[in-house]
Amino acid sequence: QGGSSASTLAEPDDICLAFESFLHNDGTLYTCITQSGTKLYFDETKVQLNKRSATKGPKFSVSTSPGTAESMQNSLVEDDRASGLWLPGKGVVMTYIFEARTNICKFFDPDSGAWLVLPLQWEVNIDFVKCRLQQIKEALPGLTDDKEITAALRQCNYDPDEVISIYLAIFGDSIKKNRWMDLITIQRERTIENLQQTLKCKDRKLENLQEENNRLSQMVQYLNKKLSELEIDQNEALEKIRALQNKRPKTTAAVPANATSAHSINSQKLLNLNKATHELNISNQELKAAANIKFSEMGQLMTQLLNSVFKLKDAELGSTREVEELRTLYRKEALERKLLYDKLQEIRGNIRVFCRCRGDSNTTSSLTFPSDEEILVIHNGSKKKLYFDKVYAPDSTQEEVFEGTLPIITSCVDGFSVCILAYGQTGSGKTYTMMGPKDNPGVNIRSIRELLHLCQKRETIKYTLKISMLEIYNETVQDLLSKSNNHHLEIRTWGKTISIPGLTEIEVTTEDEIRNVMNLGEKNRTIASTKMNIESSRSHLMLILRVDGVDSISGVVSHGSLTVCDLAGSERISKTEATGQRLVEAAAINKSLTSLGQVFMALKNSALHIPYRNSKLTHLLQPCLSGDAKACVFVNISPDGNNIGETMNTLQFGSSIRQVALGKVTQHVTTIKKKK
Ligand SMILES: Nc1ncnc2c1ncn2[C@@H]1O[C@H](COP(=O)(O)OP(=O)(O)OP(=O)(O)O)[C@@H](O)[C@H]1O
Repeated sequence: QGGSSASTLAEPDDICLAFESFLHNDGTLYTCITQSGTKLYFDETKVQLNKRSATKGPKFSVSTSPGTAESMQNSLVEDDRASGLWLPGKGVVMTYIFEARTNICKFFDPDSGAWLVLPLQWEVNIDFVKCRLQQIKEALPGLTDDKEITAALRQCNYDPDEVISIYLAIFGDSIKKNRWMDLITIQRERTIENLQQTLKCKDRKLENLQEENNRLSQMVQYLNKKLSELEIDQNEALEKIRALQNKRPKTTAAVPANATSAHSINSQKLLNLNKATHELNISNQELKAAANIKFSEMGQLMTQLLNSVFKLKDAELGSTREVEELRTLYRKEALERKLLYDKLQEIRGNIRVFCRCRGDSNTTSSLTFPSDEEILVIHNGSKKKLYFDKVYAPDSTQEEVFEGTLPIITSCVDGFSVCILAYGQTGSGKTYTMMGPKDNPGVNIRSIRELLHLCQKRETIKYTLKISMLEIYNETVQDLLSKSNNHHLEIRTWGKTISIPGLTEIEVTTEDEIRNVMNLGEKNRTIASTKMNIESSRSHLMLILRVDGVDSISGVVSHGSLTVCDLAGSERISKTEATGQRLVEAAAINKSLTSLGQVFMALKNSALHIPYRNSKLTHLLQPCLSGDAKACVFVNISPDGNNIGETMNTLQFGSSIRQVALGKVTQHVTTIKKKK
């Protein structure tokens, strides 16, 4: 172990040849054998190696097991073929120039525990190779590529002389100089480059100097010119002085009078000029001062204007806020008004019943009117007092009668379903109360007029009015405004909504338009009645006015309706002794009016089922006689004593429905998103 000292070789069975050898720098050729993983090198010239055994001789022992690199280095320390080399990822590794057929440089890889061929680019850094490289490069300065020389060294078994001789054979003697030539050339080129740089700097300096020179020349020229001008001036001045001196009297004689005068004139002119200049200066200063004042005034005005603009903006903001507040207040107030009115109506009842007694001067009445709300009937010797919301005695005017309906007209405009009914026997004055003569119109025209007035008064709300007219005869519904021959209509129910598909609706805006529509309806009713040989009182007449409003401020949309119904005469069939067609008509009227009474009774008793569908009349009146509505019922009576029985029935009917409550009223309003 260590150095080149020999040690005992292992038994022949453990030995195998590794086919490796190396030439020591002392000239000894060593051969490698491997024994139990240990490589042994021995001098072949001194030891005769038997194939079956190994004999003693100088040798190196290199362990292949990992972690023994240090001991290996110790063993190779005297051998210039051994060296250390840093490899990326491996650190410092041991290298050794092995000799096989040709010498080859390998490195010991501790990871694998094997000797591996060293790459060319690393090999150039090995001392053994480096010194040979140096030797070759000194001999042949034209060679510069270390790797190329190392490759050649490998080929020449690391013999530098052989490498040199091969290079000389190939490239000739020029290779000895090239390098120097190159260096000289490079140096010369560098010198030329430096000189060129210096030359450029000099050129630049020269240019600057030339520029400066030009500038100075121009200056000199200018100065010369000025100088010559000055010389001319000087000459001229000298000339003038001389001339003046010549002109001056030689003796100190008195100054001539005219000369003094000329001098004084010039002085005067000069004084005037000075004065004018001074005045001009003053006025100029004044102007400047005035302009400055104006400027500052303008500045102040601008500031004031800006302040005004800001104030206006603030005011605008304030007014916008105020408008918003007013809108809110308006909405609140409108809501409160409606709620209060609603409450008042609830207190009064949804149905208000008025009694109107027709005037008749020819008959002695058994009716007396103790107060505005009472009527006293003397019948068969007995007195009966009946109460109503309002009793209109025969002398009541159309105007007074209408006044009772005013509140529900307001409700209609507010978006409620309201109706006005006229109930009573034939000839009791229903049509007179509802329609009235042209010169003294009844409730319908007056209520429509009032309705239009209210719509106009509410400037913020845009109302749309649509009118339709129909009659119910023998339980059939007929459109009185239809242009077609088939006027018969069906009633459709959808939940609480009642509709009459095909019913003609005409949009109206003025009273005249409404009157025209009503006249058309009346005309159609007459034609139909004539065709069917009936009297007008044998059918129920309905005028329906739909009032839709959109509040442009609050965005509230209301859907109100006013139904004015002139009912057919309520006399008993037995009394009329009707037969045939009249009997059928009377039966239909009887049925519908009985149904009306049943509906009122059911409402009064708060029955679960209200028999609206028992007749076309009650079916159509359902929206006006349910919780969603307000109603006014006129019970019309005749003062004629002959009709006292019928009058009593009518009064009892009216009196009984007075206590009917339709339920909590519902306003048909929705809110739409207000457009900004
Ligand atoms: N308050 C009144 N003042 C003056 N005249 C009246 C009054 N009420 C009704 N009349 C007159 O009595 C007559 C019958 O009245 P109206 O036609 O209005 O009764 P009606 O109840 O509508 O009858 P029908 O049921 O047959 O239609 C008419 O000539 C009408 O002018």
